[in-house]
Amino acid sequence: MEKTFNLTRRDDGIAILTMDVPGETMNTLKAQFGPEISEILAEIKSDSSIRGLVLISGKKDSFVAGADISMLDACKTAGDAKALSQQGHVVFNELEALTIPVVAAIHGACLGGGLELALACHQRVCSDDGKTMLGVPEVQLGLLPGGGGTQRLPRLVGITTALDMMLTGKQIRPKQALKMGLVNDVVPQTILLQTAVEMALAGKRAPKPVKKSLVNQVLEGTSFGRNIIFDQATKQVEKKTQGNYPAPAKIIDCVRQGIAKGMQKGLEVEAGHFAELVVSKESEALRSIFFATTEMKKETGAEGASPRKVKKAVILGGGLMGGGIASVTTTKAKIPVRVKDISEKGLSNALAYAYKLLDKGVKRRHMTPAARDNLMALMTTTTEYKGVKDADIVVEAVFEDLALKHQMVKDIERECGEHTIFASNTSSLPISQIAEAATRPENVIGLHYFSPVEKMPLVEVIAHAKTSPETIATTVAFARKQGKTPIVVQDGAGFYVNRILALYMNEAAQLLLEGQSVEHLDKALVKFGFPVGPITLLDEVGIDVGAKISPILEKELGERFKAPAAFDKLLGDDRKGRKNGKGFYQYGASSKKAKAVDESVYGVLGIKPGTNKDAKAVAERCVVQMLNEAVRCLEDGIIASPRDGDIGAIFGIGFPPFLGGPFHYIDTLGAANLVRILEGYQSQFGNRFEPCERLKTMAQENAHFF
Ligand SMILES: C[C@@H](O)CC(=O)SCCNC(=O)CCNC(=O)[C@H](O)C(C)(C)COP(=O)(O)OP(=O)(O)OC[C@H]1O[C@@H](n2cnc3c(N)ncnc32)[C@H](O)[C@@H]1OP(=O)(O)O
Repeated sequence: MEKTFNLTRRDDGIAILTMDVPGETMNTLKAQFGPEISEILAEIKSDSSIRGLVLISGKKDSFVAGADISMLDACKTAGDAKALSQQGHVVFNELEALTIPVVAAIHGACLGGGLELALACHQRVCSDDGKTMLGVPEVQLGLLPGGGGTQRLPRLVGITTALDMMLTGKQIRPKQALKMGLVNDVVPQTILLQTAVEMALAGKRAPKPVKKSLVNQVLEGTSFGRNIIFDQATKQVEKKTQGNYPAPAKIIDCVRQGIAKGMQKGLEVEAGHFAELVVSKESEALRSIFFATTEMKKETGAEGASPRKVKKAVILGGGLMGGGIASVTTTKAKIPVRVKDISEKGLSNALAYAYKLLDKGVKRRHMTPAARDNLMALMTTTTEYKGVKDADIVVEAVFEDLALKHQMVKDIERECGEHTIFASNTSSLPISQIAEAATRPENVIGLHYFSPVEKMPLVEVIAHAKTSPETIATTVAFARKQGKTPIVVQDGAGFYVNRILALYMNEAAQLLLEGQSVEHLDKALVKFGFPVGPITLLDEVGIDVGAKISPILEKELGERFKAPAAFDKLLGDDRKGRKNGKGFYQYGASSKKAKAVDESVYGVLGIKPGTNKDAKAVAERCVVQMLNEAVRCLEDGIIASPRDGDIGAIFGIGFPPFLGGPFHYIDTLGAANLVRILEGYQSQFGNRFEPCERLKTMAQENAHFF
């Protein structure tokens, strides 16, 4: 079998250990490496000519991306997973115990077990390259660092910093890593290996003491203080996870026990907790999302079609959405973009949007002012169709007015090239209707972003019957360059995300009219696992937007989409939500967060909050509406697969990731059980709960989606 590790000796006595997993784009840690590594360590220990060791990756732009997640998936029992963690502990402890200096030379992704491997080295130097990032993202997979990270990290960078890294899974840039003491030096990649060799020749160095504030020194330096840190961290994760994710509490416990009872005990606790998490349903769901998104990255979106390169984009409309789309096009995709708006105000909004995003990076020292200004220079503006001829794609983000969009289609066909794609950010108008104005309908497509554009990862790419495969592939590639996760959906009212969201929101509205309080409804769905409750979401999206979309959905998809009539009274009372500071919640002049519920809303709706129902029952009524409609979307061909449906719901609506998405969740519930629940509600509340045919068939066949 081809070797992963290659040991070469230099004349100066420094040995270079290169890791290069054969046939894989990324280095990952695999159980089968154990014997090979042990053999190499024995060879190093027995060769007195070796005065130092440098560990480096043979991959072009990555160090080690962590343990092989597929290997973790293969663990059938907690015992299997515990053995993996313990094997890692043995190898990393042996590496750390070498009497010669060991230096990790890091370029590119150094994540999870990869960082734990580097932490077992005596020193670390990384390149100053944008591709270099260090972190322990295990928590995002429902796991914890199982290769000694919960013990070595706090001892190197301090408890508070280590907990922040492990509980968020954040990626640390080289300069930050140097500042926090995670690495000993940051150098250009061209001298990375040379620097590591020099560090090895200089001998072992005790890690530089991490600069800590006086408060932090007191807190971390006393058991009383440390207990405050751990208790605070526990409260924060409980609030954030609502008890739905077991990993964060276990991470805190590993650190707490390791600091109190020593590293050996800490490693035992770590192996035990890691094992339990690997076989947990939450981690299985989160790992499935990783594999799904990784698999999607390889798809062009249109079988057999290759994307054309987008060298220039035009955005029509510099408002909230247009400004956001222009911003991610310059800041993420680094593609020149020309923003056209009918007013200078719209143009300055787009520029301000991008500048604010970039300036955040400057303030956080992720970016220099010069880099910010260079990216800003990619954005130009115009109030006329000037300088748009060479656009490869035009994204319109104007009012939901079909006549206006038709006019824009004609303008773009006149002013731009014959291959220029016309992508509409419409959230409700069928793309086929927009394309009616086109002489080249094959170039017309939907590209539906979610607000705020720079934060929401999902975009829906909506093909109508005549959209060409090349247009689809080019649009998908363009969205990916913007840092988005695109799903290709078929043309239809509400496409996928807004369609399944509408029924979920309507059910929340029904519950509100039945006397459930706004707070109770929102808390129930947050407890279930959504990032915000449905009423808060309605205020955020805009009550007027919801009112506009509902009739379109009802007209095309049927009675079940009929929104409760009482909600028209809200618009009659000029309640649009956050956008005009008046909705279900009160909004202070500048406060980002909504304040208390605006109790006067009950009077407007003509209701009085009664006794609140059980939170789980409230959540169930809303969620089963979303599940049923998601399956209908699959049945109608709006989404191509359950995988796309899961990704779309998680990345577009914040469907609880620990449930794996609507389709994974239906498998967990069981189709027959879901049909029973829906039929129960159908007998109580009417046909809007009628289970779709696909679900009924699956129930009869005891079928699963995955
Ligand atoms: C011991 C414990 O501490 C447990 C762990 O270490 S758990 C694993 C922790 N690590 C991670 O969570 C990192 C996961 N990977 C990523 O986030 C990304 O892959 C990346 C940021 C490292 C690189 O992103 P990108 O450049 O977009 O490349 P891809 O995501 O497309 O990945 C390229 C191929 O590498 C495969 N891959 C990446 N990481 C892993 C992994 N940890 N296990 C298994 N395979 C991994 C990925 O599947 C791609 O494979 P392909 O065959 O090329 O499609």
